[in-house]
Parts: sequence; structure tokens; C-alpha cells
Amino acid sequence: MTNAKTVRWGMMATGGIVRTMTRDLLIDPKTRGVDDILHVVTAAASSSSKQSAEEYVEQCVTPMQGKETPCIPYGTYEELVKDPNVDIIYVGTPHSHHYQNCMLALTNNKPVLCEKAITVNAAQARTLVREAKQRNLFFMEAEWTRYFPLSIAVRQKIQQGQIGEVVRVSADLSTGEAPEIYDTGHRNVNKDLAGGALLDLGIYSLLWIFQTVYHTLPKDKRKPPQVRGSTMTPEPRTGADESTTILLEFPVSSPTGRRNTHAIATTAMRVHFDHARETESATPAVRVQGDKGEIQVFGPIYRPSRFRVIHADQSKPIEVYSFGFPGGTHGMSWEGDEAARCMLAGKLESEGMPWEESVAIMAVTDEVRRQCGLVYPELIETTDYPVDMKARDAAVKREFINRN
Ligand SMILES: NC(=O)C1=CN([C@@H]2O[C@H](COP(=O)(O)OP(=O)(O)OC[C@H]3O[C@@H](n4cnc5c(N)ncnc54)[C@H](OP(=O)(O)O)[C@@H]3O)[C@@H](O)[C@H]2O)C=CC1
Ligand SMILES: O=C1OC[C@@H](O)[C@H](O)[C@H]1O
Repeated sequence: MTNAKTVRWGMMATGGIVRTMTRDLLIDPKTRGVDDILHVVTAAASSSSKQSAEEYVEQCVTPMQGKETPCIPYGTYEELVKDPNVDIIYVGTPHSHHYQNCMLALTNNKPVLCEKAITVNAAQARTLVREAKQRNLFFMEAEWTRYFPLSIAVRQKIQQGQIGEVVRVSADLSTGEAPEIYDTGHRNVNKDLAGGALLDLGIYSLLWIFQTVYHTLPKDKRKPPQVRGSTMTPEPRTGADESTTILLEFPVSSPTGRRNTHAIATTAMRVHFDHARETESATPAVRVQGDKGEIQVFGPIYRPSRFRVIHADQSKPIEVYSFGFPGGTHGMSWEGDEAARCMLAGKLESEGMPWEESVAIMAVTDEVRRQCGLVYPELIETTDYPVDMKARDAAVKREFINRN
């Protein structure tokens, strides 16, 4: 006998992250101590073909969910958002498409969990928020790392004052995957898909800076940062950024509270992860430095499993905290649980990733791009809706073929 409420997901796209998310949603929630929610995937759509959706269902859904809970495959996203047996849509397309895809779901009255980066720019993020609010629909950016027990523990330590006043934060996500390993059409380097380090990887450096500096303050004290400087290196073939460095200043939060906080966000495709990250000599990828000590998080910062607290008072021992991934989850189950719970409770947004914070982060990436002159095609920057993305993609593919 269970009191768990079932949430029926509709998956928009059938690519890499949708497959990972599917597995994480369908892992028995009890393995991570969750007994109030049960996830099922009742529909999925591929913009490529219905056959592609069928293959995804056969490979990813049926083996975990069984045939008794069917998952309907569709050959268009338009059909998916009209399915009455879907409670919430997970958008797993490239960032270039998030705005159009989320609008499609919201305007068909479906709540949405959308992959990072939420959109290409702040204006698009604001428009989606307005649409969700007007329609009374739940909408959330899938910044999965925020929902890790590790992230929650780090935020609590800061809020409890364990490192004192936060003075400075640095955060790096660099993968060592040189851009040349991708062909020029790949979403990681293709500007037509808003590719490049900033929106794909740099978003995690900003996630850590925002969740430790901004999000740890009471809501009425959160103030967006100034981008004090930024620099980028273009990928030689496509002009997408392959590395970006950002200097931020968060303002004074109150006369008696924090002073201004400095932050440095870095990301580079050519720079490697710390290969020694599991060892004693590891270099932290995030350092949250306060006047009473510091918290160091070891990478990769999208899926960290270890952090330590070093106190300024050397008589206090270094505290090391390690976290696992129960039930074999990749780590996306927690954000799935959060989205489901919020939606069932009738909430429109998640406390963990409030709308205004998604918009504030996109405002930072807008300013960084402005300073560095990184422009994406108007068709993916626009807030017009609908734009015929299929026709656009066909044109892009044709151009890609002509260029090569
Ligand atoms: N949270 C995380 O850990 C991760 C998040 N991501 C995010 O997820 C999103 C998708 O990434 P990922 O799954 O790796 O990408 P993939 O290329 O593997 O999949 C993207 C899917 O989007 C659909 N799509 C629709 N239009 C296009 C188009 N014009 N070009 C390419 N694909 C299109 C396709 O599915 P179909 O043909 O079935 O419609 C495609 O398979 C990105 O926004 C990325 O930032 C990615 C990796 C990890
Ligand atoms: O979100 C992500 O996290 C892991 C990276 O490898 C991937 O490119 C990115 O999209």
C-alpha cells in the first residue's frame, strides 16, 4: 500500500539528456528515500521522426517501466503537448530551442521543466515566466545540481555562518574536451544552437556563484551582480566561445550585512578537469571564501560528490563531506522530485531555482556576450513566437552542407 502520487512526464526530444533523465525518473524513488512521488513517462516526441520516438520508448522507457504503463511515441512536439495523459513536459532540446519549445508547451497549458540554459537571453526567460504566470503553470529551469543533497548542505553551512561573511567565490567548469573533437554542427560549438562554453558549461560556474552568494541571502536582500569584466576566446571554426572568464561584483546586501562580494566564473573547453580530484591533493573547482573559513567543492561541479570546510581557526579540524548517488541515479532524480512536488502542490516555481534567479543569470550572460561581442542568429535570440524552427533548422543544415 502506497500513498505516492504519480506524475506523468512527457519527454520533448530523444537525445542524450532525455535518456539520462528518463532513467533517473524511473529509478525506484524509495532507493533515495522518497515515498511521496512516483514518476512515469507516458509520452515522448522526436522532432526527427516518429520512429526515433519509438526507438527511444523501446530502449529507455519500456525496459524500466514495463508494458503495463504505456508510453506513447509521437513524431512531432505539437502532438506531445496536446496529450491529456501528460502532466508535465521535460524539454531536452539544445538551448537555442528552449524558448520556442517551452512556449509551445505553456501555450498548450502544460507545466514545464526545461534544461539549462533556460533560454538564449534574459528577454526570452522573462517572456516564458510571464506566460507561465498568466496561465498559472509550473515552470522551472533544470539546474539539477542545486537539488543535490551536497548543494543543500553547502548552502546551509553558509547560512549558518560557518565560514562567516562570504567575501569571494571562484567557480570553474572546464572539461578538457577541445572543440575540435566536435564537428561544426554539434550543439557544443554551433552558434546556430547557441553552442559554446558560456551557456553549456559556464552556466554551472554561475550556478555555484549564485547559489552560494545570492541564494543564501533572504529573498528581499538578493541583488543581481554587476559584470565588472569578461573575456572570451572564439572557437576557430565557428566563432562560438571556447573559453570565457567573468568577473562579478554582488552589491552590499544591507548596511549591517555583507559587504560587496567578488566572484570569478571560468570555463574553458581546452582546460582539463583536475584528474587528481578524488585524491588528497585535489584542487577545488569551487571556493567559497568567507572571513571565518572556506568551503571547497571538488569537481566536476555539475555532479560533485565531495566538499570540505576549512576553518580560519586552525584549532578546528578540516571537515570533509562525501555524498553518493543512491539507487544508481545520475543525480537528476532530485530535480524531478522537486518539480513533481511543486506542481502537485500547485506552486508555479521552485524555491531552489526561482524565476527571478533564472532571469538574473541570463542577464549576466547577456552582459558578458555584449562585452565580448558574441552574437547568436536573430532567429534564436527573438522573443517572437512561433518561429518555424523546422524551416530554420533545414536552412541551417543546408548552409552547413554548403560550407563543407
Ligand atoms: N543537465 C545536464 O547534465 C545536461 C544538460 N544538457 C542540456 O540538455 C540540452 C540537450 O543536450 P543533449 O541532450 O546533450 O543534446 P543532444 O544533441 O544529445 O539531444 C538534443 C535533442 O534535441 C532535439 N532537437 C530538436 N531540434 C534540434 C536541432 N535543431 N538540433 C539538434 N537537436 C535538436 C533532438 O531530438 P529529437 O530529434 O528527438 O527531437 C536531439 O536529439 C542542452 O540544452 C544542454 O545544455 C545536456 C547535457 C547534460
Ligand atoms: O550540462 C552539461 O553537463 C555536462 C557536460 O558534459 C554537458 O556538455 C553539459 O551540457
